[in-house]
Amino acid sequence: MSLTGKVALVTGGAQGIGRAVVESLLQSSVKVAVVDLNQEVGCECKVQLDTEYGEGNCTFIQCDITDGDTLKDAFQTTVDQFGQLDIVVNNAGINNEKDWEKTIQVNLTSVIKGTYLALDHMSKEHGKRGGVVINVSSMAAFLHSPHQPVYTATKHGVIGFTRAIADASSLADYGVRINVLCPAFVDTPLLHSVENEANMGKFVKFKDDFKHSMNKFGVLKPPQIAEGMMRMIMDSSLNGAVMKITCSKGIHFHTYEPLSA
Ligand SMILES: NC(=O)C1=CN([C@@H]2O[C@H](COP(=O)(O)OP(=O)(O)OC[C@H]3O[C@@H](n4cnc5c(N)ncnc54)[C@H](O)[C@@H]3O)[C@@H](O)[C@H]2O)C=CC1
Ligand SMILES: CCCCCC(=O)/C=C/C=C\C/C=C\C/C=C\CCCC(=O)O
Repeated sequence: MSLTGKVALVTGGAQGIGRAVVESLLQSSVKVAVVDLNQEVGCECKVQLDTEYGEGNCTFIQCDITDGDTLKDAFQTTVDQFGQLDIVVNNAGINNEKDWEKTIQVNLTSVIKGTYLALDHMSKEHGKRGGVVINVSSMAAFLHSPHQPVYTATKHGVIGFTRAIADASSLADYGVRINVLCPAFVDTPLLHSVENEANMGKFVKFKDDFKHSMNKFGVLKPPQIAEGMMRMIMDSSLNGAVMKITCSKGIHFHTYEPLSA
Protein backbone atom coordinates (compact mmCIF):
# COMPACT_ATOMS: atom_id res chain seq x y z
CA MET A 1 0.00 0.00 0.00
CA SER A 2 1.53 3.33 -1.04
CA LEU A 3 1.05 5.99 1.63
CA THR A 4 1.36 9.06 -0.57
CA GLY A 5 -1.71 11.26 -0.22
CA LYS A 6 -3.35 9.03 2.42
CA VAL A 7 -5.24 10.28 5.48
CA ALA A 8 -5.05 8.65 8.94
CA LEU A 9 -6.92 8.98 12.23
CA VAL A 10 -5.05 7.88 15.38
CA THR A 11 -6.84 7.67 18.75
CA GLY A 12 -4.68 8.36 21.80
CA GLY A 13 -2.24 9.99 19.38
CA ALA A 14 -1.03 12.80 21.64
CA GLN A 15 1.53 10.80 23.64
CA GLY A 16 3.17 7.41 24.08
CA ILE A 17 2.75 4.77 21.37
CA GLY A 18 0.11 6.79 19.49
CA ARG A 19 2.41 9.81 19.25
CA ALA A 20 5.23 7.67 17.79
CA VAL A 21 2.80 6.25 15.23
CA VAL A 22 1.60 9.76 14.30
CA GLU A 23 5.21 10.85 13.71
CA SER A 24 5.95 7.80 11.52
CA LEU A 25 2.84 8.50 9.44
CA LEU A 26 3.79 12.18 9.01
CA GLN A 27 7.31 11.11 7.97
CA SER A 28 5.62 9.06 5.23
CA SER A 29 3.67 12.12 4.02
CA VAL A 30 0.34 10.94 5.44
CA LYS A 31 -2.07 13.61 6.76
CA VAL A 32 -3.02 12.74 10.34
CA ALA A 33 -5.88 13.52 12.73
CA VAL A 34 -4.67 13.13 16.32
CA VAL A 35 -7.74 12.22 18.39
CA ASP A 36 -7.15 12.42 22.13
CA LEU A 37 -8.90 13.19 25.42
CA ASN A 38 -6.05 15.31 26.79
CA GLN A 39 -6.50 18.88 25.53
CA GLU A 40 -3.26 20.23 27.00
CA VAL A 41 -0.98 17.45 25.75
CA GLY A 42 -2.84 17.39 22.42
CA CYS A 43 -2.32 21.12 21.80
CA GLU A 44 1.38 20.88 22.75
CA CYS A 45 1.74 17.89 20.45
CA LYS A 46 0.13 19.77 17.53
CA VAL A 47 2.49 22.76 17.94
CA GLN A 48 5.53 20.43 17.96
CA LEU A 49 4.29 18.44 14.95
CA ASP A 50 3.57 21.65 12.97
CA THR A 51 7.11 22.84 13.68
CA GLU A 52 8.66 19.53 12.67
CA TYR A 53 6.48 18.47 9.72
CA GLY A 54 4.93 21.75 8.50
CA GLU A 55 1.49 23.24 9.09
CA GLY A 56 -1.55 21.67 7.46
CA ASN A 57 -0.36 18.07 7.74
CA CYS A 58 -2.00 17.22 11.04
CA THR A 59 -4.91 18.29 13.17
CA PHE A 60 -5.69 17.75 16.86
CA ILE A 61 -9.26 16.78 17.73
CA GLN A 62 -10.08 16.76 21.45
CA CYS A 63 -12.38 13.78 21.99
CA ASP A 64 -13.38 11.29 24.65
CA ILE A 65 -13.63 8.13 22.56
CA THR A 66 -16.12 6.62 25.01
CA ASP A 67 -18.67 9.23 23.90
CA GLY A 68 -20.09 7.69 20.72
CA ASP A 69 -21.41 10.95 19.22
CA THR A 70 -18.13 12.78 19.84
CA LEU A 71 -16.15 9.94 18.30
CA LYS A 72 -18.45 9.96 15.27
CA ASP A 73 -17.89 13.74 14.94
CA ALA A 74 -14.10 13.22 15.13
CA PHE A 75 -14.26 10.88 12.12
CA GLN A 76 -16.46 13.33 10.19
CA THR A 77 -14.20 16.30 11.06
CA THR A 78 -11.20 14.35 9.74
CA VAL A 79 -12.94 13.64 6.44
CA ASP A 80 -14.21 17.24 6.18
CA GLN A 81 -10.72 18.62 6.78
CA PHE A 82 -8.63 16.23 4.67
CA GLY A 83 -11.22 15.01 2.13
CA GLN A 84 -10.93 11.26 2.74
CA LEU A 85 -9.97 8.56 5.26
CA ASP A 86 -7.66 5.62 4.54
CA ILE A 87 -6.01 4.50 7.81
CA VAL A 88 -7.52 4.20 11.32
CA VAL A 89 -5.44 3.28 14.36
CA ASN A 90 -7.59 2.46 17.41
CA ASN A 91 -4.79 2.91 19.93
CA ALA A 92 -6.14 4.83 22.96
CA GLY A 93 -6.20 2.68 26.08
CA ILE A 94 -6.14 2.95 29.85
CA ASN A 95 -5.10 0.79 32.75
CA ASN A 96 -7.64 1.18 35.54
CA GLU A 97 -8.57 -1.88 37.57
CA LYS A 98 -10.34 0.32 40.13
CA ASP A 99 -12.76 1.78 37.56
CA TRP A 100 -12.78 -1.43 35.56
CA GLU A 101 -15.98 -0.66 33.72
CA LYS A 102 -14.32 2.44 32.28
CA THR A 103 -11.41 0.24 31.19
CA ILE A 104 -13.85 -1.92 29.23
CA GLN A 105 -15.42 1.19 27.66
CA VAL A 106 -12.11 2.68 26.54
CA ASN A 107 -10.13 -0.44 25.66
CA LEU A 108 -12.81 -2.60 24.09
CA THR A 109 -16.16 -0.87 23.41
CA SER A 110 -14.48 2.19 21.86
CA VAL A 111 -12.20 0.02 19.71
CA ILE A 112 -15.31 -1.71 18.36
CA LYS A 113 -17.02 1.66 17.75
CA GLY A 114 -13.86 3.02 16.11
CA THR A 115 -13.69 0.01 13.80
CA TYR A 116 -17.35 0.34 12.78
CA LEU A 117 -16.91 4.08 12.13
CA ALA A 118 -13.81 3.28 10.07
CA LEU A 119 -15.90 0.86 8.00
CA ASP A 120 -18.63 3.52 7.55
CA HIS A 121 -16.01 5.83 6.03
CA MET A 122 -13.83 3.32 4.14
CA SER A 123 -15.82 0.18 3.24
CA LYS A 124 -16.76 -0.58 -0.36
CA GLU A 125 -20.11 -1.62 1.17
CA HIS A 126 -20.73 2.13 1.61
CA GLY A 127 -19.33 3.07 -1.78
CA LYS A 128 -15.92 4.01 -0.34
CA ARG A 129 -12.42 3.10 -1.57
CA GLY A 130 -11.22 0.71 1.15
CA GLY A 131 -8.43 1.18 3.68
CA VAL A 132 -6.79 -0.32 6.74
CA VAL A 133 -7.61 -0.48 10.47
CA ILE A 134 -5.09 -1.41 13.17
CA ASN A 135 -6.39 -2.12 16.67
CA VAL A 136 -3.95 -2.05 19.58
CA SER A 137 -4.07 -4.99 22.00
CA SER A 138 -1.17 -6.14 24.22
CA MET A 139 1.02 -9.14 25.03
CA ALA A 140 -1.18 -9.20 28.15
CA ALA A 141 -3.70 -10.95 25.87
CA PHE A 142 -1.43 -14.00 25.74
CA LEU A 143 -0.73 -14.15 29.46
CA HIS A 144 -2.93 -14.09 32.53
CA SER A 145 -1.42 -11.18 34.32
CA PRO A 146 -2.65 -11.18 37.96
CA HIS A 147 -2.06 -7.43 38.27
CA GLN A 148 -4.63 -6.43 35.68
CA PRO A 149 -7.46 -8.93 35.16
CA VAL A 150 -9.89 -6.55 33.42
CA TYR A 151 -7.17 -4.89 31.30
CA THR A 152 -6.18 -8.40 30.22
CA ALA A 153 -9.80 -9.29 29.38
CA THR A 154 -10.17 -6.19 27.19
CA LYS A 155 -6.99 -7.02 25.28
CA HIS A 156 -8.20 -10.61 24.67
CA GLY A 157 -11.46 -9.05 23.42
CA VAL A 158 -9.68 -6.75 20.99
CA ILE A 159 -7.96 -9.72 19.35
CA GLY A 160 -11.17 -11.78 19.10
CA PHE A 161 -13.18 -8.88 17.68
CA THR A 162 -10.46 -7.91 15.20
CA ARG A 163 -9.99 -11.42 13.81
CA ALA A 164 -13.75 -11.92 13.42
CA ILE A 165 -14.45 -8.57 11.75
CA ALA A 166 -11.40 -9.08 9.50
CA ASP A 167 -13.00 -12.33 8.28
CA ALA A 168 -16.28 -10.46 7.70
CA SER A 169 -14.40 -7.82 5.71
CA SER A 170 -12.77 -10.48 3.59
CA LEU A 171 -15.99 -12.48 3.00
CA ALA A 172 -18.12 -9.42 2.22
CA ASP A 173 -15.36 -7.66 0.23
CA TYR A 174 -15.33 -4.46 2.31
CA GLY A 175 -11.90 -3.67 0.87
CA VAL A 176 -10.69 -2.87 4.39
CA ARG A 177 -7.85 -4.81 6.03
CA ILE A 178 -8.20 -5.08 9.81
CA ASN A 179 -5.26 -6.19 11.95
CA VAL A 180 -4.20 -6.20 15.59
CA LEU A 181 -0.90 -5.28 17.22
CA CYS A 182 0.25 -6.66 20.60
CA PRO A 183 3.23 -4.91 22.20
CA ALA A 184 5.01 -6.17 25.31
CA PHE A 185 6.03 -3.52 27.87
CA VAL A 186 6.60 -0.08 26.31
CA ASP A 187 8.14 2.94 28.01
CA THR A 188 5.13 5.31 28.17
CA PRO A 189 3.19 7.08 30.96
CA LEU A 190 0.69 4.17 30.98
CA LEU A 191 3.37 1.71 32.06
CA HIS A 192 4.26 3.80 35.08
CA SER A 193 0.63 3.78 36.28
CA VAL A 194 1.40 0.38 37.82
CA GLU A 195 2.69 2.31 40.86
CA ASN A 196 -0.66 4.04 41.52
CA GLU A 197 -3.39 2.69 43.77
CA ALA A 198 -5.78 5.00 41.86
CA ASN A 199 -5.18 2.88 38.76
CA MET A 200 -4.47 -0.58 40.10
CA GLY A 201 -6.88 -0.64 43.05
CA LYS A 202 -6.29 -3.64 45.30
CA PHE A 203 -3.90 -5.12 42.73
CA VAL A 204 -1.33 -2.38 43.48
CA LYS A 205 0.13 -4.78 46.04
CA PHE A 206 1.47 -6.82 43.09
CA LYS A 207 3.47 -3.89 41.73
CA ASP A 208 6.85 -5.41 42.63
CA ASP A 209 5.88 -8.59 40.84
CA PHE A 210 4.89 -6.51 37.80
CA LYS A 211 8.21 -4.64 37.91
CA HIS A 212 10.02 -7.96 38.15
CA SER A 213 8.32 -9.01 34.88
CA MET A 214 9.40 -5.74 33.27
CA ASN A 215 13.01 -6.39 34.28
CA LYS A 216 12.80 -9.98 33.09
CA PHE A 217 11.23 -9.29 29.67
CA GLY A 218 12.60 -5.78 29.06
CA VAL A 219 10.89 -2.56 28.03
CA LEU A 220 10.45 -1.44 24.42
CA LYS A 221 10.52 2.15 23.13
CA PRO A 222 7.51 3.67 21.29
CA PRO A 223 9.34 3.98 17.90
CA GLN A 224 9.78 0.16 17.89
CA ILE A 225 5.99 -0.19 18.07
CA ALA A 226 5.55 2.44 15.34
CA GLU A 227 7.87 0.39 13.10
CA GLY A 228 5.60 -2.66 13.48
CA MET A 229 2.52 -0.51 12.98
CA MET A 230 3.87 0.88 9.68
CA ARG A 231 4.59 -2.66 8.46
CA MET A 232 1.03 -3.70 9.20
CA ILE A 233 -0.37 -0.62 7.51
CA MET A 234 1.69 -1.03 4.34
CA ASP A 235 1.68 -4.82 3.83
CA SER A 236 -1.43 -5.33 1.69
CA SER A 237 -1.28 -9.12 2.25
CA LEU A 238 -2.22 -8.74 5.93
CA ASN A 239 -5.83 -9.06 7.12
CA GLY A 240 -6.78 -10.54 10.50
CA ALA A 241 -3.07 -10.71 11.36
CA VAL A 242 -1.93 -10.64 15.00
CA MET A 243 1.47 -8.96 15.30
CA LYS A 244 3.47 -9.32 18.52
CA ILE A 245 6.43 -7.11 19.47
CA THR A 246 8.71 -8.26 22.28
CA CYS A 247 12.30 -7.51 23.31
CA SER A 248 13.43 -11.10 22.77
CA LYS A 249 11.80 -11.76 19.37
CA GLY A 250 11.22 -8.27 17.98
CA ILE A 251 8.40 -7.95 15.44
CA HIS A 252 6.74 -11.31 14.74
CA PHE A 253 3.29 -12.84 14.17
CA HIS A 254 1.13 -15.08 16.33
CA THR A 255 0.09 -18.26 14.55
CA TYR A 256 -3.07 -20.22 15.32
CA GLU A 257 -3.61 -23.97 14.93
CA PRO A 258 -6.03 -24.70 12.08
CA LEU A 259 -9.38 -25.99 13.39
CA SER A 260 -9.88 -29.72 12.95
CA ALA A 261 -13.24 -31.54 12.95
N1 LIG B 1 2.77 1.00 27.45
C1 LIG B 1 2.70 -0.33 27.41
O1 LIG B 1 3.50 -1.04 28.07
C2 LIG B 1 1.70 -1.01 26.54
C3 LIG B 1 0.61 -0.34 26.00
N2 LIG B 1 -0.28 -1.03 25.22
C4 LIG B 1 -1.44 -0.37 24.65
O2 LIG B 1 -1.00 0.66 23.77
C5 LIG B 1 -2.00 1.68 23.70
C6 LIG B 1 -1.35 3.02 23.94
O3 LIG B 1 -0.81 3.01 25.25
P1 LIG B 1 0.35 3.97 25.75
O4 LIG B 1 0.86 4.79 24.66
O5 LIG B 1 1.25 3.15 26.54
O6 LIG B 1 -0.50 4.88 26.76
P2 LIG B 1 -0.39 6.40 27.17
O7 LIG B 1 -1.15 6.54 28.44
O8 LIG B 1 0.99 6.88 27.11
O9 LIG B 1 -1.22 7.12 25.98
C7 LIG B 1 -2.57 6.86 25.80
C8 LIG B 1 -3.24 8.06 25.18
O10 LIG B 1 -4.63 7.75 25.07
C9 LIG B 1 -5.39 8.88 25.48
N3 LIG B 1 -6.69 8.47 26.00
C10 LIG B 1 -6.95 7.78 27.14
N4 LIG B 1 -8.27 7.67 27.31
C11 LIG B 1 -8.86 8.27 26.26
C12 LIG B 1 -10.21 8.51 25.89
N5 LIG B 1 -11.23 8.10 26.65
N6 LIG B 1 -10.45 9.18 24.74
C13 LIG B 1 -9.43 9.61 23.96
N7 LIG B 1 -8.14 9.45 24.28
C14 LIG B 1 -7.86 8.78 25.41
C15 LIG B 1 -4.53 9.53 26.56
O11 LIG B 1 -4.89 10.89 26.76
C16 LIG B 1 -3.14 9.33 26.02
O12 LIG B 1 -2.73 10.43 25.22
C17 LIG B 1 -3.06 1.30 24.73
O13 LIG B 1 -4.14 0.67 24.08
C18 LIG B 1 -2.33 0.33 25.64
O14 LIG B 1 -3.21 -0.55 26.28
C19 LIG B 1 -0.11 -2.35 24.91
C20 LIG B 1 0.96 -3.04 25.41
C21 LIG B 1 1.94 -2.43 26.28
C1 LIG C 1 0.59 -0.81 34.21
C2 LIG C 1 -0.15 -1.34 33.06
C3 LIG C 1 0.62 -1.33 31.81
C4 LIG C 1 -0.09 -2.12 30.82
C5 LIG C 1 0.75 -2.35 29.65
C6 LIG C 1 0.60 -3.71 29.16
O1 LIG C 1 -0.08 -3.94 28.17
C7 LIG C 1 1.20 -4.68 29.98
C8 LIG C 1 1.29 -5.95 29.64
C9 LIG C 1 1.62 -6.87 30.67
C10 LIG C 1 2.03 -8.07 30.49
C11 LIG C 1 2.52 -8.58 29.20
C12 LIG C 1 3.71 -7.92 28.79
C13 LIG C 1 4.88 -8.41 28.66
C14 LIG C 1 5.28 -9.76 28.58
C15 LIG C 1 6.47 -9.70 27.77
C16 LIG C 1 6.90 -10.63 27.02
C17 LIG C 1 6.37 -11.98 26.96
C18 LIG C 1 6.94 -12.72 25.80
C19 LIG C 1 8.29 -13.31 26.10
C20 LIG C 1 9.25 -12.96 25.04
O2 LIG C 1 9.16 -13.53 23.93
O3 LIG C 1 10.10 -12.13 25.31
